[in-house]
Amino acid sequence: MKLKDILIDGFKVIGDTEKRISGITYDSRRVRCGDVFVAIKGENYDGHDFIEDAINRGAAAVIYEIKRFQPYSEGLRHSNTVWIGVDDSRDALAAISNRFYEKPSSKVTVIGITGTNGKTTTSYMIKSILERWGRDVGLIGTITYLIKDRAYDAQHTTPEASEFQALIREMVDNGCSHVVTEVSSHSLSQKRVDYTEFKIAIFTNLTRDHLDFHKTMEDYFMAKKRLFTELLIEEGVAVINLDDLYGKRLVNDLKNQKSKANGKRILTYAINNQDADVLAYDIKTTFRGTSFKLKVQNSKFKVVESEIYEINSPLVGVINVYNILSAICAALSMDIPIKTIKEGIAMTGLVKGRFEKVDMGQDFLAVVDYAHTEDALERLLLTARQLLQAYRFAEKTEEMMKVKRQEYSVCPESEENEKRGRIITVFGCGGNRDRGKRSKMGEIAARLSDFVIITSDNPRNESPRAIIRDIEKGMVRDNYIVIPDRNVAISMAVELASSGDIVLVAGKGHEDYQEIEGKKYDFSDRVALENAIRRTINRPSFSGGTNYKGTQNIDCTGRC
Ligand SMILES: CC(=O)N[C@H]1[C@@H](OP(=O)(O)OP(=O)(O)OC[C@H]2O[C@@H](n3ccc(=O)[nH]c3=O)[C@H](O)[C@@H]2O)O[C@H](CO)[C@@H](O)[C@@H]1O[C@H](C)C(=O)N[C@@H](C)C(=O)N[C@H](CCC(=O)O)C(=O)O
Ligand SMILES: Nc1ncnc2c1ncn2[C@@H]1O[C@H](COP(=O)(O)OP(=O)(O)OP(=O)(O)O)[C@@H](O)[C@H]1O
Ligand SMILES: N[C@H](CCC[C@H](N)C(=O)O)C(=O)O
Ligand SMILES: [Mg+2]
Repeated sequence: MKLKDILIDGFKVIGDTEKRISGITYDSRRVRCGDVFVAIKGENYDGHDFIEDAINRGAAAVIYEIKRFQPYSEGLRHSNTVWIGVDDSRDALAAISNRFYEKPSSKVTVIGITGTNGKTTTSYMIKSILERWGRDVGLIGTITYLIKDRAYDAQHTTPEASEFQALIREMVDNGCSHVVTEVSSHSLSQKRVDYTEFKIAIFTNLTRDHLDFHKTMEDYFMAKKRLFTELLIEEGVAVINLDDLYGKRLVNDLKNQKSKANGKRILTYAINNQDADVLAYDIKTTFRGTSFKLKVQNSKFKVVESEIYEINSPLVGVINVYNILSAICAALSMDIPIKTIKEGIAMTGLVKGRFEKVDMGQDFLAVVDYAHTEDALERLLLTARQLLQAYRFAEKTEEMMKVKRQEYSVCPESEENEKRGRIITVFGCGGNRDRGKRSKMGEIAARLSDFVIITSDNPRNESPRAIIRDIEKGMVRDNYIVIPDRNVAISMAVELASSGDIVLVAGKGHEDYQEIEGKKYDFSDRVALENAIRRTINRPSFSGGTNYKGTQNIDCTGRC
């Protein structure tokens, strides 16, 4: 491709634009001969300081910000380099990447999911529904980037513009008709997905996170809002959670914007708001999965409005009802038959690191979950508590029935039963991330767990002890210990667990590393749990058998 094919109006060009280019990069260390190097001013470095390095590595052209750099005043007169001055390098990176990969998003249906929690889970559900519908789907998100059966390691939830557009191009070339992508707030602030044509945009929820980066909730919300106001195409569909306060605000903002002549359709979902287009009720959630009834109140959908649809999913907890509802809205807006939607949801496999049960035949429940925000942790713990209560209730009911059958009139209270089913939580908080959430997560863990082990998450460049001290400020009860080594903390939780307890290991989910001072060390919560449980069940005193095996018929409704 020639340089002139990717340039847009407003660029100040010095040099030969007939020149052929081979790629685009924003990192001097990755420049290859013939690439366009885009200099970006970041938090740690200024890409403009690496322009000479980029040229020495063979950059064919350099894009720089006019306000930050003067090519001629810095003695960089390389006859072959084409100099392109722009106002905003990140905008330029997104624009030229879109052109270099020949506007790939215009060739597929791109579904973007934003919100604090639930993006990854929802993306897998939509992928499953689309595949059940017979479509080939590309997926971009936290765990991995998938092009049909090919998987790439994900460095970012939403990659930088050049990688993002390259991925969509590869998806198009491999026959994908749909792309499901998580859209992080960082990516929206940093214009990583600008110039992408989103046909469907989903807003899951907005609760505290990333205030190290966005500074205020208002900034955080405004970043998310860009997906709907600036990137969703005019005839696109906005799918929004009406039970969420910011979701409600987004709906109002879009309706006001709509009056300024644009045709975006808004579809809302909820559990607690009767005005929503799609509603869930009669929710039953157990350790084995979730079911609910679906009400569709929008005559534009090709479903019989009066019909009651029963939805079943192997995923646990009311949070997943929200994730399912958003996936249903997206699917209905594509006219996917309800039968296919139901099948796609039922077939969505458990998402790695999201309420992932580790079952080695032990007599307590061990769960790995990616809750790393206060809202996610609170909902996780409430779900666990609620399910434990339901379990205890079922156990007691069973006992009563036995007693009744034996013609005794009273069911004796079993003290043993009362004591059973404690929640032991292991968690920490990431370093170089929002400090304010740490004490709040501590408060939630202390309040809703029976026992907490505070440990390290990814300390990054912070002192693990300092992070733990921040968490401790919120510990409203003296029901915790501190073990900075995550592996030891997980082993201790398993040691402490008795029959019928739940060990929750939160915060790292699918991650297969622990990041300490810039280095990633192999680490997996799942593997750590498996090893610890293996050691425990090899103990002579172990009685064996999972108490939660017979829990599939327990009902439990309400907010988790
Ligand atoms: C806060 C944030 O998002 N930072 C991203 C940002 O960093 P930055 O602006 O500070 O960049 P910088 O390190 O100062 O470097 C500036 C420029 O100089 C370049 N450089 C630097 C050194 C050199 O030798 N040569 C060179 O060219 C860099 O490539 C860069 O273009 O731009 C960098 C390059 O594009 C990203 O790698 C970096 O992601 C960091 C590593 C990160 O951890 N980001 C996380 C927070 C993130 O983006 N997370 C979201 C998900 C969040 C969620 O929803 O939970 C995500 O989408 O993954
Ligand atoms: N709809 C939801 N509402 C609140 N919490 C949720 C919801 N869905 C999932 N969670 C919680 O958040 C955790 C992360 O879920 P998921 O990975 O789907 O979210 P995400 O938005 O992709 O997160 P990230 O921004 O870190 O990529 C889960 O392990 C669970 O504890
Ligand atoms: N996408 C999130 C993931 C956080 C996961 C948690 N394990 C941590 O390291 O804080 C972030 O980068 O902030
Ligand atoms: Mg994610």
